[in-house]
Amino acid sequence: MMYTVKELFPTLQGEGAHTGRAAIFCRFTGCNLWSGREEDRATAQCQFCDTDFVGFDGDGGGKFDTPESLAHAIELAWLSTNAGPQQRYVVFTGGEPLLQLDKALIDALHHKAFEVAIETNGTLKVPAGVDWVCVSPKAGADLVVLQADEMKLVIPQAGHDNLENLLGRFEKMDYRNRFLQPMDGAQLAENTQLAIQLCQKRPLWRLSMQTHKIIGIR
Ligand SMILES: C[S@@+](CC[C@H](N)C(=O)[O-])C[C@H]1O[C@@H](n2cnc3c(N)ncnc32)[C@H](O)[C@@H]1O
Ligand SMILES: Nc1nc2[nH]cc(C(=O)O)c2c(=O)[nH]1
Ligand code: SF4
Ligand SMILES: [Mg+2]
Repeated sequence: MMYTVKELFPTLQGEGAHTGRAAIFCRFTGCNLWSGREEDRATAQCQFCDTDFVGFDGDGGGKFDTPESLAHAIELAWLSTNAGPQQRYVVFTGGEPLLQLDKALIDALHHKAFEVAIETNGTLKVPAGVDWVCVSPKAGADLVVLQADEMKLVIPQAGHDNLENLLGRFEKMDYRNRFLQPMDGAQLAENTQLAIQLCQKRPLWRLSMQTHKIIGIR
């Protein structure tokens, strides 16, 4: 298996239950819900993406021939911050990481004592061994990841015409933590107010701000 990585960098997890935790982010190239090209955005299944996941030209990006070579690059990124040996943590994102993440890569990272997390749109099956799954459903895309450590729903999305009804359905499902994340863009302030209101009304949900954007880190 060849892995294509847009960028690979140390930062703090900015969103959800692990907000503030030191992590290596490995952003895979490519997504199944959008080509990543601006000219395709209006017709894509997912139209609000805030991320460039095209190519492999970002910091730390490239093509990796083997699971061991990518795991080694992730370990070097961890060591580059002078981080201690405890709590090694890698977050696979993208793009859609489940197009590329496989058991061999998970095993190679466990061998190096990393906990392995993913950020996924929930449309593809999760391989065994992932330690933390965050699923972020997209309106109109079939959700197949029906249980996870964390659900992080971006709101509001065109196509979710009865949002509270949807929240009610997700509340009955097997997600150990539930977050509402206001959609970034021109309406961020209004979207944040909506998320605050809904978290107050439905306390099974907590607010996830994209803290990395607020504090100016990646
Ligand atoms: C870029 S996606 C990559 C992982 C995966 N494809 C997914 O959608 O979960 C990472 C996270 O950013 C969220 N996200 C993307 N665009 C956003 C936006 N404009 N505002 C808020 N969150 C956004 C996604 O919902 C997801 O939780
Ligand atoms: N700091 C930081 N935290 C994040 N949490 C999820 C992200 C993502 O793009 O998947 C992300 C990201 O891009 N940066
Ligand atoms: S599914 Fe994730 S990576 Fe793909 S376009 Fe949507 S937010 Fe971006
Ligand atoms: Mg991001």
